[in-house]
Amino acid sequence: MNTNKPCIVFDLDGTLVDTAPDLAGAMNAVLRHFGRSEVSTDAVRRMVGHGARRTMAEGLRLTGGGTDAMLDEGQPIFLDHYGRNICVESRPFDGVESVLDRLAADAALAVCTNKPVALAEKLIASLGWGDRFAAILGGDSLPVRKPDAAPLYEVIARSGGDPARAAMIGDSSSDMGAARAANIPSVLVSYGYLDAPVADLRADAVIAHFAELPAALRRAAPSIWSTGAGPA
Ligand SMILES: O=C(O)COP(=O)(O)O
Ligand SMILES: [Mg+2]
Repeated sequence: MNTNKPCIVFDLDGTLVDTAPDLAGAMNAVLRHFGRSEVSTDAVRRMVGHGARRTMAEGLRLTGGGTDAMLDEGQPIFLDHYGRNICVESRPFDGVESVLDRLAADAALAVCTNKPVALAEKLIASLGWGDRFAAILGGDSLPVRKPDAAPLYEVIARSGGDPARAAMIGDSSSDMGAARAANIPSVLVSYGYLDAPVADLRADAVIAHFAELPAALRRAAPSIWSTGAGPA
């Protein structure tokens, strides 16, 4: 089924939602388990975007080093703590809800995150966003994750969309890499958990506030709108 609408695919952490405080809570539960010192939420902001295991690996590296065995031991602690505290301090970034409302009139909206899909769905439900997205794909939904193009193609297909009329909005190298691999226009949010200098991420447009997104989409992805005009 093709909806005949453009499909706008959003990354979750660092793009739609500031999840770093609750991710830091889970990270610090793991660090306490290993007798390490805790890390700050700001430090965790630089560790998100490539899945929980990579976040944990960075936290362990920063506090004395980690082995694969420690990651195996820490992973259930991280996921259990995070799952029970997923929306304690996590909040949508400024402007997100009103812009999603506006875009929903003209496009199918989807989420493609490297978070485990069950946790992504739980966070989205906790925010009261259960009806906003045509499809949600997580880092464990397919054998590969962003920056591979496959999850992007898959979430667009599940949304009833067409890759030729899609755009990717994200905050990290995994998002921009996936968009490039899929040959889909990209918008980078520079307020997110950037893991590289903005210029290195080679986005088609960069925005510093979510309210700039409709204009950025008109600029970066003019061909995905049937009228050619873009979203209001
Ligand atoms: O690293 C994660 O767990 C998820 O990050 P993402 O939502 O930015 O893909
Ligand atoms: Mg992100």
